[in-house]
Amino acid sequence: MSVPLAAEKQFAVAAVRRACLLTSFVFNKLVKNETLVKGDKSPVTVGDFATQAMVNTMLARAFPDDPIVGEEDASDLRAESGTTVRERIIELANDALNADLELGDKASWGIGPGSTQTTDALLDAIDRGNFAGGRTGRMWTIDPIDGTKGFLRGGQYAVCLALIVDGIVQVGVIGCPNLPAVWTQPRGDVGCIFVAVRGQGAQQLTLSGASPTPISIPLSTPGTLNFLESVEAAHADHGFNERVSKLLGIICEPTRMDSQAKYCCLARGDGGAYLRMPTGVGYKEKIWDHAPGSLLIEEADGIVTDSRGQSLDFGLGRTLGENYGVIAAGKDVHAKILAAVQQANTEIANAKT
Ligand SMILES: Nc1ncnc2c1ncn2[C@@H]1O[C@H](COP(=O)(O)O)[C@@H](O)[C@H]1OP(=O)(O)O
Ligand SMILES: [Mg+2]
Ligand SMILES: [Mg+2]
Ligand SMILES: [Mg+2]
Repeated sequence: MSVPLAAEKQFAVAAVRRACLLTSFVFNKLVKNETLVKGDKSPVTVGDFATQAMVNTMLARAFPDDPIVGEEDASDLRAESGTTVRERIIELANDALNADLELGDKASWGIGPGSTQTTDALLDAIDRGNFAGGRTGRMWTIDPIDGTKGFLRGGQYAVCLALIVDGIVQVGVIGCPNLPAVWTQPRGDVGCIFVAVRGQGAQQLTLSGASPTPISIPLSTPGTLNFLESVEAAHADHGFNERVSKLLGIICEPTRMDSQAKYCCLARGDGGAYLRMPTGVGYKEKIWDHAPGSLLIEEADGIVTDSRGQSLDFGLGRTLGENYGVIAAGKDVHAKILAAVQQANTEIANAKT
């Protein structure tokens, strides 16, 4: 009997692996005018666009009927003012599509040497990511560079790809080119890929997609429990986490890190919980920022909910809807953290009245 979703898993690892080579290459070559500022003031680089163009091109070949919910869109690149960055993006995406990697990419997905695309085809590939999402059917979601601010500062970032079926995440792959294979050995091998398939567990792979190793969240003790949190104070409420830490008697300092690398670290036992509470600016979390990470945690024996204790809903469209925050933790401590979050929320509400 064939393993369910084996082709999707193999594809997602191949695509993320190729994407990580592209983003690492871009980081080493990035020049100042290759970063733009989007309408919401967030940065986007030629690396974000080129990666989405490349992965969506691969997706269109491998699973032509599957729609894609992608972070980026090509409208700014189509304008006359976008000519210089557009040309650079096309060059980078084509170089990545043509790269001669082993693992049988060419045979399986029709890419590799000789697969150069036109400018129009690559811009259209980026815009295949404009799907609105929703409750029914298959769809992929991609964040080509999650944690662009981390990427720009040479810190953590992640290439994120997930398959959602009828609102439920079934496959999640996250590539972390700057994450040490072993957290306590930062001078050892750097770069890893994380994979989860629903019902089939979670694994860490090397950046070349080899040596799959099962991972799971170990039991926590109050002495070892610490929070993983965003670097950016605008993305998650650091003060709230401090309050929750005090309520729980946590003594370790939080570990700050950009991107879904936080979910990856939690899944393999580096840190006991990831807490992401809204900063109150009305921001709605996007599905591509949580789909692969939340599945990874669930398959690593963890639990992911919002601050009301409800599962994240990936069937609402491009966002998770109203922002009630995210609590990801091992099975043994999730309920305790949720209770402390709710107590902190009550205290804050009472202080206002
Ligand atoms: N106000 C906000 N609240 C929560 N997340 C945000 C906010 N603004 C941007 N983000 C998103 O947070 C993610 C990074 O999270 P972290 O800080 O944990 O690394 C990015 O995908 C970023 O989106 P964007 O790509 O549009 O910048
Ligand atoms: Mg991004
Ligand atoms: Mg993101
Ligand atoms: Mg972004």
